[in-house]
Amino acid sequence: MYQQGDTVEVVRLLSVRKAYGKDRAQVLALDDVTAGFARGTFTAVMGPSGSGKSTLLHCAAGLDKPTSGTVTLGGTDLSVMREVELTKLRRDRIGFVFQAFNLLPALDVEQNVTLPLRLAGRRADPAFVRRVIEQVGLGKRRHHRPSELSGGQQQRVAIARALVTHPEVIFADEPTGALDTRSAQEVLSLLRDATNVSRQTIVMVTHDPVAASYADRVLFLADGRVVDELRQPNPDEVARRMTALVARTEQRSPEGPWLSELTR
Ligand SMILES: Nc1ncnc2c1ncn2[C@@H]1O[C@H](COP(=O)(O)OP(=O)(O)OP(=O)(O)O)[C@@H](O)[C@H]1O
Repeated sequence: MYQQGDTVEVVRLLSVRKAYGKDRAQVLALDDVTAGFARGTFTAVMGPSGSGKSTLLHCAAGLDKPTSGTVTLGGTDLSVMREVELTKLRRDRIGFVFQAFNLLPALDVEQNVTLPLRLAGRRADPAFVRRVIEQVGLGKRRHHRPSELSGGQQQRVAIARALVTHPEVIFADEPTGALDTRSAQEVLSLLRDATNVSRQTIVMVTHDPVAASYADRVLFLADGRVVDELRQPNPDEVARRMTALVARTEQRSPEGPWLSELTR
């Protein structure tokens, strides 16, 4: 693993490029991205629409392969791994919280939460599973199906499912996008606890400056590049930098003037 000062970088992207499509239709979603994510830290990734946030998350999590450059997780280079090995690594060491909660409708809360353990052939410790479900505030809903839960409750099931394998890294893509303020705060506090209490590493894509302020730092992307970084973020400063970034991107983008005309 990479040592930087006294921190250990659990995930590292080195000169990562990701191109979609071919020739004139080619889009460079990531353009020479180098970034490290240290153990026990919480990073928010922000940027205008289309700046490459989800692509960065997918490449970092081994869900998508970079066109060039390397991604290492715990010192292992993902590009040289076969698909079976990658699947096992994702199952054992990574937790995912995406906006479409991907809960199985026929399973109740407890069964959804323990699914990753069962898929990995690991026995679920009932006391631990109960504690995780209680931690996300669903102790009384253990035997409810997803359709019997609110959006916020479903998102909390997805978080419990990500926490139950005790992964080194949790990747979250807009985990609070569909939630009301109170549920969003609960979800963000759970993610914060995972870093503070269990030294897990969180990488979260968000559009929301308040959500980003729960992180230790914010990486700002524009046109597939990391263009800015803010440590100990507060919502006002995050919002200020985002506004400046969006204005800069719109000015350069051929669609920019069109959009401004339309919204004037
Ligand atoms: N599968 C794909 N095929 C072709 N182009 C893609 C694909 N996935 C993403 N892109 C393009 O890559 C660029 C980055 O997309 P990405 O989804 O990473 O951006 P984002 O910052 O997450 O955007 P948003 O905030 O709108 O979700 C965009 O221009 C997008 O159109």
